[in-house]
Amino acid sequence: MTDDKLTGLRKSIDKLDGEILKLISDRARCAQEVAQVKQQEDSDAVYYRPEREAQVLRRVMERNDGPLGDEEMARLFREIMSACLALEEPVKVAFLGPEGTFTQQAAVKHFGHSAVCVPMSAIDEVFREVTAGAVNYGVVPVENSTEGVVSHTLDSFMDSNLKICGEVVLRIHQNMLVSENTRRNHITRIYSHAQSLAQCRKWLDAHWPMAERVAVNSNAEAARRIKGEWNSAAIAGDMAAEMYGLEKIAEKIEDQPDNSTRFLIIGNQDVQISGADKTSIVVSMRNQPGALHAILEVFQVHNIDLTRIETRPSRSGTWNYVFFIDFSGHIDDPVIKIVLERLGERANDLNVLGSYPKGVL
Ligand SMILES: O=C(O)C(=O)C[C@]1(C(=O)O)C=C[C@@H](O)C=C1
Repeated sequence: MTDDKLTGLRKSIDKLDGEILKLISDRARCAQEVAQVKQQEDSDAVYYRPEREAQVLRRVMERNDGPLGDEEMARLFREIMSACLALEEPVKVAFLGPEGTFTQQAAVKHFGHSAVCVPMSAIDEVFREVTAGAVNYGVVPVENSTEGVVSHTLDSFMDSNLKICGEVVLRIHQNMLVSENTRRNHITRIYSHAQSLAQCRKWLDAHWPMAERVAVNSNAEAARRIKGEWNSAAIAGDMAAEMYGLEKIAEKIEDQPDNSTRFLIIGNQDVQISGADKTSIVVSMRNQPGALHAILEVFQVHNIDLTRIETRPSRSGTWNYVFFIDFSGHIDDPVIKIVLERLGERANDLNVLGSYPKGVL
């Protein structure tokens, strides 16, 4: 009886799979036609359209009635779109490597598995590769909910004409990893990226107070190193653990359970309005009392939601403050145009880094 029921259900699944297969193929053919239209309009056509992708994913989440969760369903569509885009033109993405870093995880989350991801050894290298046209886009970390801003990324924008085309937020879970060679009772050294060590500070104080904490270039580098050392462990994410075949002796060891990192997608593209957007700008002000107030006032008067403000020392001697500001809205929104005009009147220099869809997944 139950066997009959199971057979019947599997028949239904086979039939549905057939329909899904046909529909996905129809969709892929549509995307191929979209590519032809883009090509006819402009021989240098840009195939990847962040605003359209954000709209597709948001609509999927709005329309979804379960039983799969909204994010789960959006992730499936993320992969379908990634494959459709690869049919139009495979996207090449540089990320802060090596393989197995959270930045690679962010790149895959944003572009899907059909994108070609290329590891770079430093943030400025990611910027350089995109500027040189060797890749279409780059992915770099910009802020962590526990540790704050990645100042290297902000500084790189000061020397670059690249635009921000998107953002992606990743929940960061850290693990304590050992290799098959590690003598677990003799761990005297723990490798990780400085930010990850800081994110796990309390856990390390409680569990490994005597072990030396050694900061290296990336978590993946930490994972790679311990393969050859019997007395060391690493702190890194799941991707690095899998990539280097390491064992997790403790999971989710970050001090803040909602630890997350925000990454930026950088490219050469002006992104159109998606309906829920953010804009990032850099503003230089003279060192005088009230400089910050003069900026904030403009946002307050026009009722614009500021999502982040960071101060960095200016590189040139002319200005003392450089403010990196993120706010809700798109440069093509009439009110944002006015805000930018007003800010321009008060600032020494104002540079729009880009308007882009708010992270969906
Ligand atoms: O709508 C487009 O412009 C497409 O190219 C189609 C499509 C999709 O599969 O939906 C694919 C890639 C783009 O980044 C956005 C959307």
